[in-house]
Amino acid sequence: MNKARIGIVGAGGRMGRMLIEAILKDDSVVLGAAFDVPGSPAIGANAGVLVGMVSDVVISADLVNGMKDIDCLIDFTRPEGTLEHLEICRKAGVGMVIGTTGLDAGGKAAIAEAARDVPVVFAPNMAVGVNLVFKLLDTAARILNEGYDIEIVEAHHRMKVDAPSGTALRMGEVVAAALGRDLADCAVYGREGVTGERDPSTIGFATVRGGDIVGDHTVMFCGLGERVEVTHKASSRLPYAHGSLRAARFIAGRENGLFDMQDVLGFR
Ligand SMILES: NC(=O)C1=CN([C@@H]2O[C@H](COP(=O)(O)OP(=O)(O)OC[C@H]3O[C@@H](n4cnc5c(N)ncnc54)[C@H](OP(=O)(O)O)[C@@H]3O)[C@@H](O)[C@H]2O)C=CC1
Ligand SMILES: O=C(O)C1=N[C@H](C(=O)O)C[C@H](O)C1
Repeated sequence: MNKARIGIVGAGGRMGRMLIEAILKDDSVVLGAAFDVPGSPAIGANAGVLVGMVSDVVISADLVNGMKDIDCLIDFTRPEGTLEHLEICRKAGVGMVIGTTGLDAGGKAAIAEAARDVPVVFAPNMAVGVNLVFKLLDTAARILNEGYDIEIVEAHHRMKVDAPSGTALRMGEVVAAALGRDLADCAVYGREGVTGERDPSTIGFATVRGGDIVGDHTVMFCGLGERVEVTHKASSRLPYAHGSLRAARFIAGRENGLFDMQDVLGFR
């Protein structure tokens, strides 16, 4: 069987470089192409050299022309870039793994629409451990369904541009769904001043940004006399890259459809 040829967009970024390294070390897939935005210092560089390895792929800004070299595009960029790449992939019949966070409702709808034509895995966190935590949170919320205040705290590096993280928001969605609530109606994003007493129906979010923190998430279920905390801490971006490659292998051979990492990992 032919190995899946994977393209990386945002190749010069933190996740882009991690993905290139993971692909070059993985015998089951091939780096077919690598892309970045016009004007990026990564354009024209050898993708292997970028991560201290060997490759014959040169980073290009020409995504349209590069479609012929890949079976799947992995995208960890920015919402506006991801939506442009989505249209190019859709026209070329190429599947996508999308890790970009911060997409609004319109962007998410555009992804769902494109997934009618091509297979797409779209998930705010590709790490197996975080996806296990989503399952644990569903169980915790169903059991601690009364008398426990829910607060979600996330911490990331100083370069992160969106808040709360996509993962924290998904954690909120999982907990809210388990409790029969809609996150849009009960989320409180930060507090300041004379806030009044806590409304028990709310789910609170707090964001920390600093240094090189890769990604920490804690969901607290705070009762009277006890507190349960479910925490995930990432110390490397490798789990995100490995999860992305699992997702790329998952969509190989599929015609279309919208999936997330729960599907890829068989957790549904
Ligand atoms: N789902 C998951 O498991 C994970 C998701 N993420 C998400 O992935 C995204 C990227 O994270 P990270 O790698 O840390 O970010 P970086 O800023 O390090 O990398 C982003 C890359 O995308 C490029 N880029 C920026 N804007 C555009 C655009 N409009 N069109 C195309 N390319 C663009 C950047 O180019 P340039 O530098 O030249 O601007 C850069 O190469 C974020 O949304 C983050 O939250 C991150 C880790 C895990
Ligand atoms: O920007 C990051 O770094 C990360 N972003 C994702 C998110 O917003 O949830 C996933 C991970 O936490 C790292």
